[in-house]
Amino acid sequence: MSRLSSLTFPIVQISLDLTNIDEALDTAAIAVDAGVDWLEAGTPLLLAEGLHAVEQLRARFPNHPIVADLKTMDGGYLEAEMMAKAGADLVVVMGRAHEATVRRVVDAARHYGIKVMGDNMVAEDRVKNAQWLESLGCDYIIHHIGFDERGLVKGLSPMDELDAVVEAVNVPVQAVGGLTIPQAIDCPAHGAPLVVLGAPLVIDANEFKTSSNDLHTVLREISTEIRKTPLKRWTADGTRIAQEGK
Ligand SMILES: O=C([C@H](O)CO)[C@H](O)[C@H](O)COP(=O)(O)O
Repeated sequence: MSRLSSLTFPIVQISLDLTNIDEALDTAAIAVDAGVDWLEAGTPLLLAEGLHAVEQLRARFPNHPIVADLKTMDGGYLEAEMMAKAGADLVVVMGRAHEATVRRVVDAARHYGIKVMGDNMVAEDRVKNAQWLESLGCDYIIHHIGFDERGLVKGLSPMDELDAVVEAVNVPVQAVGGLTIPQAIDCPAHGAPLVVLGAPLVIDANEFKTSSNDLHTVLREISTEIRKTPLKRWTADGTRIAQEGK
């Protein structure tokens, strides 16, 4: 049975945007113990350690879904196939890629029984791009403001268009890029049931009212808050609540 066959929303994911596998495994162990649901092999980790990062995460955490944030732009079938064989449950394809690439990633995902996250980063119209990715078979949408884009244009946030993206598609959405901890906690209330925690953990964990500053406690407290947030548009078992007029 697939590790994704029984979802309980909201999902809490940690992005392991690290550059060595030992640190990633240690961080993942803390996260899993603190109750995090999904592990993300972040792009820097995949660049530094390659497929072995996914293989080692899979070996150490056999029951936890793994997202491979490969950001595929071309060669979609092979990239998704390699990640699936290494043990990933979800792969990421870019909404700026050619339609053929998105389709090939989806083909590989269907063949290997994994899921596809379509990422709308740097699309001219992120809402339309999310719809397009869904129409091509993506199972989830990542509504993403890129790291460099945020560095250049201060104040950009995925929260700005999150409601519009959630209303435009029928698949679950994840907001990514520069979220503060309170914004991450608020995602389920915007109808985005996949909540990813990354840089905010180190950037503003001190500002989050927690009983401790150690990663395990912070992760456990944030995960608890996320699960307490009233979920919009989705039921806990992963069923989309129909909207009027849709
Ligand atoms: O995908 C990411 C980015 O493109 C760099 O590889 C990051 O995981 C993502 O932007 C997360 O951002 P933070 O919210 O700053 O952790």
